[in-house]
Amino acid sequence: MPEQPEMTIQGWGPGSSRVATVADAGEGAEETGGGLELTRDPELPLPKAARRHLARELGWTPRATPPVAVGEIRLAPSRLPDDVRAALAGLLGEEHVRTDRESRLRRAGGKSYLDLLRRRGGDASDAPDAVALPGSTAETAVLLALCSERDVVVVPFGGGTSVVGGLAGVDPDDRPSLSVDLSRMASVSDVDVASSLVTVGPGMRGPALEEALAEHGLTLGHLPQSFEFATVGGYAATRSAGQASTGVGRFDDLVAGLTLATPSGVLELGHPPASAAGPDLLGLALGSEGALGVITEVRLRVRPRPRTAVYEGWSFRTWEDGLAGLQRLARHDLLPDVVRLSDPEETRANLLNAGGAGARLLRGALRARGRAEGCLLVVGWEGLPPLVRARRRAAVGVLREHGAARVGRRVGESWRRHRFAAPYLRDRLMDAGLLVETLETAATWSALPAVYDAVRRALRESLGAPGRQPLVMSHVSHGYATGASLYVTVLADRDDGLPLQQWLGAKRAATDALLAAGGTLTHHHAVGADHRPWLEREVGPLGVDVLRAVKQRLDPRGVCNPGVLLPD
Ligand SMILES: Cc1cc2nc3c(=O)[nH]c(=O)nc-3n(C[C@H](O)[C@H](O)[C@H](O)COP(=O)(O)OP(=O)(O)OC[C@H]3O[C@@H](n4cnc5c(N)ncnc54)[C@H](O)[C@@H]3O)c2cc1C
Repeated sequence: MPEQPEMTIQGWGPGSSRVATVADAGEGAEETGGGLELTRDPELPLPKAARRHLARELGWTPRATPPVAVGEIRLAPSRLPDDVRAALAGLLGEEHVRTDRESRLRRAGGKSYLDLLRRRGGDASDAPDAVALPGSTAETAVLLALCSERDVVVVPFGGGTSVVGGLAGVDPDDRPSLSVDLSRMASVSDVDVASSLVTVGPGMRGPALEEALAEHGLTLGHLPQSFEFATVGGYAATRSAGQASTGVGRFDDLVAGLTLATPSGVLELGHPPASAAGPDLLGLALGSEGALGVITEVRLRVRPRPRTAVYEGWSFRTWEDGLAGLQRLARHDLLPDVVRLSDPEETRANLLNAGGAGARLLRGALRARGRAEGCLLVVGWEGLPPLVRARRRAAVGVLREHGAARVGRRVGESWRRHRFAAPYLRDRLMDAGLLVETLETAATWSALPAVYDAVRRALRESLGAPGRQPLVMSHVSHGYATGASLYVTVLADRDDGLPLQQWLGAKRAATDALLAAGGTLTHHHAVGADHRPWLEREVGPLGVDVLRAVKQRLDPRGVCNPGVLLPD
């Protein structure tokens, strides 16, 4: 099994800051050659043009705001009772129960802007009291029963990439907390090529899984931006969506079954290929965020590795033209596997951040076509060559009808090569005194324009001040016949005095605004601790009661990740 390196404590990436590349399309993939670098090596500074653009747009003065040394991060002593520790060590083995500083710090919180601010500022008050590493479903079930009996909170830990406070371990009763790290359960246990099914441990990360599947000519094709670190169990627990989810489906669509260990016993859920035996209980575990128990095994639907991949860039004159074009593609089931339409702000920022001769050429080509201010669309098709050709031909006709101009393969290929690089860039921007965060929602095609306007207005009003404006950049991705998700990246001059409050206020305003305009609370980041005050707005009071009743049955003492999902 390939090595799965630990993540750095105060930012993104393993010890060394290399950018991930994935062996995506299979043999026969079209080679489109070098190309435009939309994101540079993480060690390099932002291109000057991008820095000037940000300083002008934001009223930001670049300044050094480095994190405190890891050794200075404050960590309270572990509160795990000695006898519980001994019982866990008896169950799992001494080496799989840890209370040392590094193990606890590495499982403190996730990777949201708020998480990073805390860790960079030396605060690890959300660190677990101990870390346990079970090796099987049976061990996990016994561990959960023990923790329930002894009132120890259990927070499942996959890759630690939650961006909604999913790992904060908040407990109204302030009981000791145990991070249950699934990294020992990280292998493929069964491959059924004939049925396109594989069974995988929850701690397996994307790169290791794709590598194992490639040996059988298979792929899962789930590629979130957190691909390098996020795990199969985390994907299932948060209902994640990958960059190609328009084509291959969201992670929920890829799960054929799973095992959920709870304090009350073990549930085996999902019956491929299909069953009509009452409501599908699998849906209760997907998106359960550790609040109902620990996912200890996942059965996934896989597919043959694509024989070809075509990625390219297009440019629309306006955002409205772009949305109309995508909507039309969606209605006729012609959406490519990857669809990403950037608004004018995101398009401009991407072009400025791109370095090298390729970027200059592209900027020139766009200007020549009167598209310097347009909206960039990246599209990608993968699969069997004749199908890719036919789907592309049909989609291209629609794009042209909506006034899109083709800007070529280099743009698409460059996006593909650098699509996992943005989190590294975020660390550098934070080092220079910036607020950098993202949020996401989904809306029907009819509601999308209003949601887009509402979120942008709310963020601008909340983060704007005399001489200071946030930069709000959006893109639409993950298309459906009924609508699409909207992903928003915000950059602003950080309020060094009250940085947490600055973002909390903006996030509150944006969430209220997007819900009022008809957006969903989240399209793929999940609820966590950050969104739970709004859950009732989406599922209603009776919906919350139903979830509470299920939790009460599976987790009667409320030890399973009590700080997420359900409102207080
Ligand atoms: C830079 C960056 C980019 C991202 N890009 C995307 C993206 O493109 N698409 C997307 O959907 N998300 C994205 N995310 C969010 C995050 O990666 C996803 O939510 C991911 O699914 C979390 O997986 P994980 O293994 O890291 O889970 P963790 O962060 O470890 O846990 C997430 C939640 O699930 C629970 N959990 C974890 N494992 C289990 C388990 N085995 N059983 C029960 N509960 C469990 C945890 O307790 C927690 O509440 C991104 C995050 C970052 C930081």
